[in-house]
Amino acid sequence: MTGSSAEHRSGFACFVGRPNAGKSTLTNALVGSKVAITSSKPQTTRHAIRGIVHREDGQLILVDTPGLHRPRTLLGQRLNDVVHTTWAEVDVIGFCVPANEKIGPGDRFIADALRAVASRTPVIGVVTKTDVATRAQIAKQLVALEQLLDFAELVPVSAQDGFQLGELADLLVQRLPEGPQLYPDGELTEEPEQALVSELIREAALEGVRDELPHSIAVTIDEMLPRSDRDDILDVYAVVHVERPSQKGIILGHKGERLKVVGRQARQQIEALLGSKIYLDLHVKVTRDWQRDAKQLRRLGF
Ligand SMILES: Nc1nc2c(ncn2[C@@H]2O[C@H](COP(=O)(O)OP(=O)(O)OP(=O)(O)O)[C@@H](O)[C@H]2O)c(=O)[nH]1
Repeated sequence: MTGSSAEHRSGFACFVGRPNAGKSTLTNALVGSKVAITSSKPQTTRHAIRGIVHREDGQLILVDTPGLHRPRTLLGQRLNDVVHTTWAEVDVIGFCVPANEKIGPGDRFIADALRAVASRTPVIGVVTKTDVATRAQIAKQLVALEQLLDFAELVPVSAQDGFQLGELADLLVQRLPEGPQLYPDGELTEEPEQALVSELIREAALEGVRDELPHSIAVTIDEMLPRSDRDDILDVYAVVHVERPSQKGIILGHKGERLKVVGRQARQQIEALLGSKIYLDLHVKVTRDWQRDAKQLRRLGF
């Protein structure tokens, strides 16, 4: 890569592989001590966040793909629904195969399923646990893995001794879209999905008016809860903060038409991300000078 040191990437990755392939250990090793954001409401999120890698050049959010840990759910009807959509929603997938075990039916099963998304979502072949294999074994495994799927990259690693973890992180980050940090640097949030939801709403609200309101809006989530009588619906109450009444008008649009579009777009994105139906209540509020007021900024999560 040349001449593009200023760009920042952010997005999602998941590791897949049969049980014991070393996915969790790899996640923890990549994330390091900054670890361990786990979703506090796993029942409402399809993507439980396992950890975030913060780097100068990017933010890599490692998510879980439920179902893959329990192979039974891989079988049958739900395969297409759950696994495929999850895989299609992340920016890059790491397919893990241990260096010291023969590739078997379990790996082939996952590879077959991955093939359906590999055209849209790049898959990186990861040979894990190189510390317990000989160089010859590792080489053989790389060759065997290459036969399984059209990988974007192949890389051998060891979570145990750190071999090539930096290279793997590089390869994953390179596959993320350009974008800002989605989570505060180093900070652990109790509600990572809320930070993400507010970012999606902010994106939708800025769509088409970015030139007029480049940094003038912030989004806070007042409440995000499963509806008491319908646990398949998540109620989200959010506020779009602007600095001046004129900006409120831009967000609202003529007779509030634009806000409706913003709400619809954001809702679709949130539904795709969290995998549950969303009711989104959006309000626009003039919070004067929120950019200059430190207390306000903290309250708004900056
Ligand atoms: N020697 C060695 N062992 C490893 C390495 N990575 C993982 N392991 C071991 O392999 C076993 C499985 O690792 P996990 O990270 O739990 O594997 P997983 O793919 O998350 O497993 P599931 O959660 O069952 O899908 C554990 O006993 C780890 O300690 C590695 O790089 N080297």
